[in-house]
Formats: sequence, structure tokens, C-alpha cells
Amino acid sequence: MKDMNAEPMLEVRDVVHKYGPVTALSHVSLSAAKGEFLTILGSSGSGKTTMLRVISGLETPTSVSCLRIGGESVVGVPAARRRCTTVFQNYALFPHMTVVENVAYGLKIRKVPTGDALKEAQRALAMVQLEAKADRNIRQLSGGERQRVALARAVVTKPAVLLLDEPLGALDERLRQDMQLELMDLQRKLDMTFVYITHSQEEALTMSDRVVLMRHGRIEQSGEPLDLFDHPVSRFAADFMGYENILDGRLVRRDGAVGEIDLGGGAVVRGKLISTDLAVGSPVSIALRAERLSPVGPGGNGIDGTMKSKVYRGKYTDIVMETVAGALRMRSWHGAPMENETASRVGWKETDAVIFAKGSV
Ligand SMILES: Nc1ncnc2c1ncn2[C@@H]1O[C@H](COP(=O)(O)OP(=O)(O)OP(=O)(O)O)[C@@H](O)[C@H]1O
Repeated sequence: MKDMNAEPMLEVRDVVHKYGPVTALSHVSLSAAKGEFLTILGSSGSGKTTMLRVISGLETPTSVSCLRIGGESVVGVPAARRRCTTVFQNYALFPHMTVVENVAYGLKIRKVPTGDALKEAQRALAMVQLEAKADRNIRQLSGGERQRVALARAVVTKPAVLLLDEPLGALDERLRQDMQLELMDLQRKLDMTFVYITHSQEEALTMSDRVVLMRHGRIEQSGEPLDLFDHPVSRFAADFMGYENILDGRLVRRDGAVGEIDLGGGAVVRGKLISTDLAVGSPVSIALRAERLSPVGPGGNGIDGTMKSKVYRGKYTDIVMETVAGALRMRSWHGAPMENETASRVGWKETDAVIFAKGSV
């Protein structure tokens, strides 16, 4: 377990960045401990790349109250003198150099003698299982191998923080999954702080110690992957985390961490309250994962419905139920879809449903 109380390797406080009239970052703060894998997650245009560019020094922020890398303030420090390196999606390798020359390049421009630089580069290549291809031309490598060269080239200079801008985005699904595991392994071996950008919630949940979910230049939610997965704080976060069903209603009762909400049309259901300060009577939403829903008997926590469609998908069956609160998507993994095709009741465990303030979409 990482010591999150140690002095952070990266500290950004209250950064604002505007491109003319567009506010790309609006008072964002974040930090990462030594050896932490921090992921910045968000859809296109949410400000992820801008955040990385501000950290690396490629962009001068409109304002920032603190920006520290490796314990030192880097406000006003040029990109080349910051103790961080960026790995890009398009690798940005030099096509006219061999693999090992590419990796040694960063050391050479730091005036490391050629012999030492090549030795260090070989060691970095061994870490990404490419030592046998050190003398190849970049054009003779596959996409995954190129990305490994880019990684070796970035870590060889031992930055305090490694920034990764959607580094696996150009790879196909299978290779991407393999590379996710390799990256995690490398990060642990090096005990290096990684700040990783992605728009894939699956990637963020798989790889990270902590996830920062961004929306319109602000942080919507941050926490450990499981926290975001099980406790989204808003409709946006729930939607991003893959909750298939989000229904609106009004909080009518609260009993400790359990809330009861009226969805209209006589449907009153229960779930866990994300926030302790939701007042009875306030507009709320309840989020439900399709695979956590199942048929229940009369009176069980849930809602009556009629089956609208049932699609067999091999490992599971997707069912859509029509209810007074709208359509509900269910996923049955057992090949045992609901038997009663005319009328039924869909239910869930209170702890499997999350209730949060209705808020904006
Ligand atoms: N050079 C620029 N000039 C003007 N606006 C920009 C510039 N770069 C980014 N923006 C705007 O700033 C906002 C944030 O962009 P940014 O690239 O940081 O988002 P992102 O989350 O990285 O998106 P993506 O996943 O598509 O890369 C967007 O509205 C974008 O259009």
C-alpha cells in the first residue's frame, strides 16, 4: 500500500486555464504520491490533455496557486527542466534512429556519455522485454513494440513523474489489455509516479490506485476505483461508470444509509444514500446496474414491469422491462432469463442501488 501521506511527487493546486473564451480547466487541484498510479478520466474535451500539458510545461496556465513536481515548484520552469516526461499515443519516436538510439536519446541530450547512455538504454529495454530488438529500425516494430520503446525512452531518464497521454489508444483491444498489465507491472517495478490519461472507464478501473473523473474542466469525483464504481456521486459519474439505469424520483424517507424514493406511479423503492445531507423531499436519482437486477416476488424492493424485449447474447441475456418509471435494462448471466413473459417484478438489494441528488445532466 502506498504512503499517501508522504510528500506528494506531484501537487497541483487551483489551476485555471483558458484558451481565449474557452475555459479548459476551472480551479482544479490534484496530487499524486510517490509510486502512485493516478488516472485522469473524462470524455473528450473535459480538460485531461490540458492538465497534462500544464504539468509538463507545454502550456503556461492562466493561473495556478501551486505546481510542484518531485517536491520543487516548477512555476515558470521550462518544460525541459521539469522532472517529468510524457508518453504520447502516437509514440513520437525518431524513425531514422534504431530502437536503442531512440531510448538513449534523452540521456544524450542530458550530456550523459554515449557509452553510459547506451548501457542505461539497454537496461530500460530489458524492462520492456525488448533487449533483443535494440538494433532494429523503428519501422520494423509492431505498434505494441513501438509503444514499449516509447515507454523505455521515457523511464530511462528517471523522471519524478511519468505522464501518459492515452498511450494505448492506438492499439487493438487484445494488445491494449496485454499492455495494460505490462504497464502496471513496470510501474510497480520502478515505483514511479504515473499520471495516466484515458477516456476508458475500464482502463481507469483496471490500472489505477486512484481515479480523477473530469467533466467540463472540473473534477466531478475522485477516489479509488472501487469507490467510483460503487459510489458514483452524480448522474454524470454513474453514467460514466457504466450504470445502465438511472431513474429520477423524490426522497420520501431515510433510515441511516438507506433511502426510500418515490418514482411516481405508485413505485417506491430503496437504495443506499451516497450523501448524508440529502433532505427528505428533495429530488434525487437512483442508479442501478443491469446485472444487479433480478426477478423478485410481490412486496420485494423493486418495481413492477412488463417484459419488452429479451435478447440472448451467449454468455448472458439482455432484457428490457417496461415500468411506470421508464424502461429498465437487466442482464441475466445465468442463461436463466425471467420466465414470466407477461408481467413481473424487477428487484435489487438496497446496497446495490445508489441514490444521489438529481443535479444537472
Ligand atoms: N489549443 C487550443 N485552442 C483552443 N481551445 C482548445 C485548445 N486545446 C484544447 N482546447 C479546448 O479546451 C477544452 C479541453 O480540451 P482538452 O484537449 O484538454 O480535453 P481532453 O479531455 O484532453 O479531450 P480529448 O480526450 O479529446 O483529448 C476543449 O473544449 C477543447 O476544445
